[in-house]
This record gives sequence, structure tokens and C-alpha cells, in this order.
Amino acid sequence: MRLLGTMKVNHKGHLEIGGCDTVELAQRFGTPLYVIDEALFRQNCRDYYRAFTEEYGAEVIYASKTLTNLAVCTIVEQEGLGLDVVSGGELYTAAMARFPMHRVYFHGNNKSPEELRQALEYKVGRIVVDNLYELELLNQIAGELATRAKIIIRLSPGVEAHTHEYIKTGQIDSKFGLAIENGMAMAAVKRCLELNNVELKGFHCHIGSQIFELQSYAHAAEVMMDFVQDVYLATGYLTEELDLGGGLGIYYCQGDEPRPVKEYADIMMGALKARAARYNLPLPKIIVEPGRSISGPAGTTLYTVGAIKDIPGIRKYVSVDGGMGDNPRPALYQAKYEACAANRMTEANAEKVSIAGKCCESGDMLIWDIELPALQAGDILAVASTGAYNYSMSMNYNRLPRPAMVLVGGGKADLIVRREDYADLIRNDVIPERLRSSVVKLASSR
Ligand SMILES: Cc1ncc(COP(=O)(O)O)c(C=O)c1O
Ligand SMILES: N[C@@H](CCCC[NH3+])C(=O)O
Repeated sequence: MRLLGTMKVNHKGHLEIGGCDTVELAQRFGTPLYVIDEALFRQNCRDYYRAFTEEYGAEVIYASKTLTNLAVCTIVEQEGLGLDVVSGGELYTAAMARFPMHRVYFHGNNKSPEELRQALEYKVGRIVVDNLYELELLNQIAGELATRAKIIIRLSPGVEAHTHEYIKTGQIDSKFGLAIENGMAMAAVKRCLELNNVELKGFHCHIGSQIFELQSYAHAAEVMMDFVQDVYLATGYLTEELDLGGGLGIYYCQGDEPRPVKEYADIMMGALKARAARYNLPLPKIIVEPGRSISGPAGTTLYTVGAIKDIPGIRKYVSVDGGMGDNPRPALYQAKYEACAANRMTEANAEKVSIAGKCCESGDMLIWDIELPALQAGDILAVASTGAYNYSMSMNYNRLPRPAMVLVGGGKADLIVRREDYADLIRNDVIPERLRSSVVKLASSR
């Protein structure tokens, strides 16, 4: 497994993150356990801030869908980034963390009237309008609240990114945004300019996630600047802001070659500047929305090994105490991960095994065919690069409680998300009175 951020092997031969022995973390906090490397998370924020904000005056907003909670919002705020939220729940989390609302962008392809009202009442910086229905609804709600919503419109630029089908978003045939190609985007701009309670600030696009091909970004940037020019010629409206989404790929396993943030910034900004110069237009303020490339590499999940089943000549299954409940990505996208035996870091690999989760699903496999030292029940397995889209996509399937999360740095570990317990699992369950009495009746009639 590639050691990321502050990971190292300590004198006991254990994996250490943020100066904390992961075997001790597992004993102290239990497993499964999400471990967040604070220094790496902050470093990733700073790389973006330097490459985009300091270098080009662009705004960086962290995509909170990848990983959010009160502590994470606090760190993002301290690092000077804004926040991308896609639901009332993510917005509420930001508000409870006292995140400055003017730095919040509210996305989503089906925001409810209540969510739009909530966003306007919180006075979020921008609402990213996804479709014509939302535009009319927002105009109406803003009118009722006697305010004017500052919006950017989400466009689909028709750029195909090389990534998994389920995480592509920029193509015409997508549930997100209004296509430039078929005229829907231009129609929306014209409608916006007629409405009294929305103020159009600019446009947004996002081509997909886990992307390594930086030319896709340059291409999307050019398509967006072409649209800025078309809008200017057709309506006289001069775009103030362009939000070009997130999506930079990270290292999960061999073959993944993440590109430096600076290179991404330079290529994208170069393409934007060239197009602006060609059209003799001022460059709009640029916004980017990285998520995975900030939170992903900063997270590691610790598991305890349990049952081991060797099917001679076929496969050795090593089961751990978590799985698709805390990391649904392998089951959903055939995502690949690397792992190591956190308590046997100096031992050589001895066998090829497959890591199984504990859910009642044959597809609940975390890693197929990985070389590891000979594992035994009680060993601690660490799976790397689980910071993004793991906790945020976790679930209680089979009534497994969600794991705890700790923030590690400088030899200290702090709990930032408490482990769910069984009481949490039935907290929302209700037995209607009617059932209570029928239980009694059935019992007494036997
Ligand atoms: C609109 C939007 N912005 C930002 C992101 C964050 O992308 P990533 O986590 O790949 O950087 C996503 C997710 O793909 C998204 O849909
Ligand atoms: N959840 C996806 C990414 C979704 C992108 C959100 N627009 C993943 O884990 O890769």
C-alpha cells in the first residue's frame, strides 16, 4: 500500500497516521474506524488555495458531499475555502458549524421549496439553479421573502469525461443542468433576465469525478467561455462568474496517477484566459469545487479481521467487521482500494486474499485479490484513500451501526463523529398503538 500524507511505520512495525499508532487507535476507539489525517486534509486545501486563489484570484469551494461534519466544516473554514452543499442537510451542517453563509454554494437537481426557502433565509452566497422549474420556483419564493436570489445556472457543456458511467455528469444526456447544445441554456438565460427576484451572476458546469485527463477541463473551460461570448452577443449580458466544478482524480491503486493541483489550475486558467482574450472579454471570476482530491487521500479506514475461509484452489476470503455499510464504492462502482496489515507492517506479503465485508450480500467485497502478510483473526486491516464518499455514503444495511471518526495530528487523536450504537438504530422506529393492542389480542387468543 502506498503511504500517503503523514503515514509511516513506527518502531513497533505498526502503521502510524498523524503520529498516532493505528493499532492503538483501533483498541481505543474500536473498529471499523474512519481516521482523518488532519495535516494532509489541510495540505490539500492549501494546495488548492495557493494554485487557484493566490495565483489567479479564483475561489475554491470544498464539495462537502465527499465528507462533511462539524469538525470538517470548521477546518475548511479555517483554510479559507468556501463550501458546496447539495441538500438541506449539508446546508444545516454548515450552518451549525457556523460556516460563513456567503461562502456557501447550494447545488442540486431537485431542491425542494423548503430547501430553497432555507437557503434564502440563511443567505447563502449562491444558489446553483439546475433547471427551468427550479428557476421559476426560486423566483416565486424569493419574491415571497422579499429578497433577490443571487444565482448561477448549471449548464451541461457536452464534454465527455473518461470516468465511470455513474460519475460522469457533463454530457447532454444527464439529469444535471441545461444543455448548451440544444438551446436550453440560452433560453434559461433569457428567462432569467426577465425575472425580478433572481440576479444572474454566471454559469456552472461539472464534467465528472475521478478525472486524470486535464485536457477535459481545458475543453470544458473553452466551451463555457464560448457560451459566455454567445450570451453576450445575444443579450448584452456580461458573465461575472464561472464555476467549473470539481473532479480531480486521486490515487486509489496502481495505475492511478493524480495530477498536481497546480498543473490543473494552470491548464484550466490558461484555456480560460486564451478564450477571453480571443473574444476580448474580461475573464469572469473563476470558482472550482474540489471534493475527493481534498478529503479522499486524508482518510483511512481501520477494520478488525474476523473469519477467514480458505477454499482450496479457489480463493481465501478474509472477512472484516465493516464493508459496504461504511464503504459502498466497491459494490457501486467496482472501485478498487489498497490495504495493509496495520499491525504487521514489516512482514513480507505471504498470500493473495480477498477482503469481504460482513453484510448479507455476495457483492459486499472490499478488495478482490490483494497480496498481504498471512492474516489472522484480530489483525488490523487499514484501507487507504477512504476519506471521500465513504462516511458520506455510509448506510445502516443489516442494521450495522455507522463507525466512529477520529481526527489525528501531532500524536493526538480526537473523536469527531461518535460511533452509532444499537439505540441509534431504533431511534426513529415507532410501534403504532394499533399494533400494540393486536399483539396483546393475538397473544391472549392463543
Ligand atoms: C457539482 C459538483 N461539484 C463538485 C463535485 C466534487 O467532485 P470531486 O469530488 O470529484 O472533486 C461534484 C461531484 O462529482 C459535483 O457533482
Ligand atoms: N459518489 C461518487 C462520486 C459522485 C460524484 C458526485 N457528483 C464516487 O464515490 O466516486
